[in-house]
This record gives sequence, C-alpha cells and structure tokens, in this order.
Amino acid sequence: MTDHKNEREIVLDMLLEVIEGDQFSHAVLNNTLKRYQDRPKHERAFISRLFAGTVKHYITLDYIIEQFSSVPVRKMKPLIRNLLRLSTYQLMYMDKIPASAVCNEAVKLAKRRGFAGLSGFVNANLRTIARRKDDIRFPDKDKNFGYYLSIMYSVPQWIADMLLKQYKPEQVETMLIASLREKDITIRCNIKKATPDELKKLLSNEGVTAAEHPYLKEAFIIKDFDYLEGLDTFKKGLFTIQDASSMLVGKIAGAKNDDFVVDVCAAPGGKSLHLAENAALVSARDLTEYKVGLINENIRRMGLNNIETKVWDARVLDPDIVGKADIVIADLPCSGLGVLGKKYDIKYKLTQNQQKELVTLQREILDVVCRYVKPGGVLIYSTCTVDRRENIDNMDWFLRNHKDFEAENINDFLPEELHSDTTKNGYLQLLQGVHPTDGFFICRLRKTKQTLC
Ligand SMILES: C[S@@+](CC[C@H](N)C(=O)[O-])C[C@H]1O[C@@H](n2cnc3c(N)ncnc32)[C@H](O)[C@@H]1O
Repeated sequence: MTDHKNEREIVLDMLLEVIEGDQFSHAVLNNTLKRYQDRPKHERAFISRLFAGTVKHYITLDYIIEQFSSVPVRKMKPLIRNLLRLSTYQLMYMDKIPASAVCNEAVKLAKRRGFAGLSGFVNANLRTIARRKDDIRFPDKDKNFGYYLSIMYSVPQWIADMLLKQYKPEQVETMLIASLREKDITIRCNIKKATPDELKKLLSNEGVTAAEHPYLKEAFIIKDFDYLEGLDTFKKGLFTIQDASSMLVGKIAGAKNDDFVVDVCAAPGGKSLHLAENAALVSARDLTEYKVGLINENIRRMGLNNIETKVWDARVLDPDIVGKADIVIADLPCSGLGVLGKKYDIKYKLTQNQQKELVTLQREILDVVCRYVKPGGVLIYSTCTVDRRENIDNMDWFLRNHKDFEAENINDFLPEELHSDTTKNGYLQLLQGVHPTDGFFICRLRKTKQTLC
C-alpha cells in the first residue's frame, strides 16, 4: 500500500530527510523507489531525477534563489526552502516543464503542507527566477577559482580549495563536472553462473542493453531497465552491481586457487564476492551484525560457498589469523570524494575534522591488518576517494613504517591503457571524469619473506 502524495511532494519529503536531516541520499532514494515500485515508470523516473538533481545542485540553487529573494535561504522555513530548491531545479535544469506548471505545483504544495500564508512568497520568488533566468550573475572564474567551482558545481568551498591544492585546476573542474553527471550503472558478471556472453543475451531478453566496459570483459554498463532488483538475472545472482574501479581491486589482488583471503572491511561484499571466484577461502568481515547481514544476503544470491563472514572490528587484532593470509584486502572507510556521482550528499556532510580522523583510522587499521599477511603475501589497500592524504600519502606512510613491505608493479593486472609510472610503482589513482570509472585508489604491497611485523 502506498500513499497519495504526488511526485513533487514525495521528493520534498526526501529532501527534508537528506538535506535537513541526517539520512543518506542513496539510502533514501532506494527506499523510496522500493516503496513506490507500483507507480508508473515515468513517475519513478521523475522522482529519481528531481531528487538527485536537487541534492546534487543545491549550493548552486541556493545561490540562484538568493539573487532574487529578500530573505536568505538559511532563514526560510525548512519546508519552504526545500520547496524552492526543487522548483528552482525544475526551472533551471528541466526545460520540458513549463514555468507556470512549476510555480502552480509549488503553490499548491505549500498550501497542502500548511503554509498557505507563504504561498505568495513562493510564487513571487519562482516567477521572478523564471522571468530573469538570463540575468543571473555567476562568480568570476578569474577572481576566486575555488569559490567559482563551489557555486558552479555545488561543492563546499573547502573541498574545492583542498582539491585545488592536490590537482591541476582543469582536473578538479573535470572531476566536479563528472560528479554532477548521471552515473552509469556497471555490473560484474558472476562467472560461476554464466559467461559474459550468456549474461549479455539473457539481459537482452529482459530488454536491458548491456555494453562492454573498456577495462574488463566481465563488466557491462547497463541501460533500459526500470527496477534493477526485479530483473530475473539479478534475482538469480548472475551479476552484481559494482563499479569497474572496484572490480580492479579484485584484478590487482590476483587471487589464485589455493589462496586464503581476508577482507577486513567487506560490507556489502563486492570485493569478497569477486575474490571468491578464484580463491580457496575468503574471510569477509565488517563492524556490525547489520553490515555482515548485507554480505550474507549477497553471498546467498550469488550462490558462493567459499566465503565465511564474521563481525569484527578491524582495529582489533584477531590472533587466529596472524601471518595466515595470502591476500589481505583493506578497502577502508574514506571520505568518498570519488563517488560523489552516486552518493551525492557526501560532499555536504563531510567536515574537515572528519577527513583528518579518517586518515588516522585508515592508518590504525593498516597497522593492525598488515599482520595477517603471511611472508610473501600481499596487502591491497584501496579507497573510493581522490584525496591524496588518504591515498598515496597513506601508502608512503605505511611503507616508511613497515619496512617488511614493498610496493609492487601492478601492470600485469591492468589493461594497457592504465599503465603508467605510478602503476609501475605499485598504485593506481583513478579520477572520475578522467577515467570511465569512479574516483578510486588501489595499491599492492608485498610482504617480503623476512618478517619484522
Ligand atoms: C568502503 S566500505 C567497504 C566496501 C566493500 N569492501 C565492498 O567492496 O563492498 C568500508 C566498510 O568499512 C566498514 N568499517 C568501518 N569501520 C570499520 C571497522 N573499524 N572495522 C571493520 N569494518 C569497518 C564499514 O561498515 C563499511 O562497510
């Protein structure tokens, strides 16, 4: 049973949960689409697009609203400012919707939600924006590039400034543009159940278009489906949703038939499932019962029987596995600045302090889990961020403090177009927009025979 809210009201409530509350955009969107799975496809598509677009662009939208409003956005009632945001998004980015329809719907919604007294304010602001769109003055690129990036690509200025210290200005702009684009959905074929060709045919029978990914033969970029989890091929575990960057972790780990793998931060299990295709046994761990439940759910769907799961805090040494793992996967919690295209509220919720704490946590976990690697085994460290302090700086720090590990050339595991000086030196930094993947970091560190750890 679903309620009778129209699509705009549904989006308004989603925005209140995410922008004003502490919920995460991807979780709220998934739950909403599940809840309204009986609604027509075009309504569900409208909800997704309007919600994602408004969240992704809301710094830009607030800047536009404030060009014309006498009241600063932060002083407006939460419901009113989010109604203005979602309506301004339609006016600026959804040009098939007539401005009059946007204004009328917003007025009706303000009244319906008990703000009849402010419906005139909503109407006046929206009609002004619609009429004077072309008069909007955006910041001057040459005066303060960080501020310009912040307003144009809706990212807090401290993040833009931080990235500008680490990358060339044009690379930062490319990454920020990519993070606003609609993300392709990439899947990995479960080669235990079907070949990539068979999967492609079965998907096509379900009306889904699957295009080969340039980096991996088992990866497809899929289009033309409505509810992915409703597909027969999904329910039968013939594929898993995973970005190609994450799949490269599995490739760079290079598991062999008799390998014992420990994945210390494994939920929801993407990398563990991938490695289990080749390894003898994977021990997949995460912090809570809930998270481990997600891994178990995926193991069942994919039909794998060589993964065992365990609730375990990666900061705490597990004496049972010290010196036993051929491969340790440390795909650690990170700032997520490489996946802004999917988790589009991370940029607003992350603070500078949290980012510093993440570096400390990553080092704390690496210090512990490197002890599970057996002599001659490998530690794979990865993150889904482009922040150098969490990536190459952490790798350098680790090697300085663990002289019994050395970085290893990873070219043999990668398609030729990804070979570079850094991959010869043991690591790969992917940048969204520059590469056809999320922003992602992976390094391969071999434990030399003599053990000092
Ligand atoms: C980047 S995600 C892992 C994604 C996963 N490797 C995959 O491919 O599906 C990081 C994970 O670390 C877990 N985590 C955070 N702190 C942890 C800790 N102290 N011990 C174990 N897991 C932790 C989080 O619950 C989260 O699931």
